[in-house]
Amino acid sequence: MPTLTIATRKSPLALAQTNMVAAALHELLGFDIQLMPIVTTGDKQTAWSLEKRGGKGLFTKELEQALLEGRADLAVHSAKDLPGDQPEGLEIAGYLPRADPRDVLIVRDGIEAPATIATSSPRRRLQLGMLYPDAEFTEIRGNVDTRLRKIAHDHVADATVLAAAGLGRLGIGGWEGLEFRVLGFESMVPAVAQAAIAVQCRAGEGAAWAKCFHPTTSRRVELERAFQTQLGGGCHTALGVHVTSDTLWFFHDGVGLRSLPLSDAEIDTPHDTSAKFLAHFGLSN
Ligand SMILES: NCc1[nH]cc(CCC(=O)O)c1CC(=O)O
Repeated sequence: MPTLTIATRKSPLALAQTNMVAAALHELLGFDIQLMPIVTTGDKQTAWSLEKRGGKGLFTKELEQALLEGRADLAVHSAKDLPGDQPEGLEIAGYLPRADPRDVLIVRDGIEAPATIATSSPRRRLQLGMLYPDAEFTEIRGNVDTRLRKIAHDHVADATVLAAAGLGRLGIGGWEGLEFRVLGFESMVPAVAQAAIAVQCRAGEGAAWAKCFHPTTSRRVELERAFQTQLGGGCHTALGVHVTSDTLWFFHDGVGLRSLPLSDAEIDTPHDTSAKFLAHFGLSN
């Protein structure tokens, strides 16, 4: 039986996600799987704020290097952490079926409207600012457990925001002293590719893996990623894009929160569709 080497980050969430990919490939193809855990720049520099230091590739570069050098056969990423364009020589083989794409507002028990919300994401800050106009924003760092403890016990803020998918994959459905409020798309548009797990391979090898992955997730996420690529913003721009079977949910600083109907044909032509909608929003460069 051939052994497949999969590059992964080492965080508990990354390992949970990579194990899902490994289980799927083992089940479908019978491969033995070996994980290659890699510490990325983003993992080392926990003191950096991702938003301030720019660089979305912070969590992906070292894994991509392992693929390019032939040390790994596949790399698994949170699709949300991937930059818009794929690096030369690599492509996305596919995605696992997307989990719950919504964000969750996590509020200390007894608080109705949080006065302080800990999140450094401009996308989350701007949209929550419309929901809670009097709220002030602070930063929060550390893994998910640490963040929840900081809200429940240390009172660093009244609330924070985390992706439902990440919480779900860590098996966290609630927390003593905290209330979990799932935010609908009409009040919080998710990040591009939120809740999707991307499997990356060397360019030209993707077709061999295609049958293992989820075409519906690919179609929708590739349209979301087309908006990100065309806007070219990186993580400084407050951008939310989420595609469902028939609707585009869009949030952008200056445009606000919008939802528009989407046809199957539009979903299948991501480049043209994102160009058309960005022109409609007045965001064409
Ligand atoms: N921002 C970092 C990040 N990248 C991917 C996830 C996990 C969920 C997902 O796959 O979208 C998270 C945590 C979060 O935003 O709460």
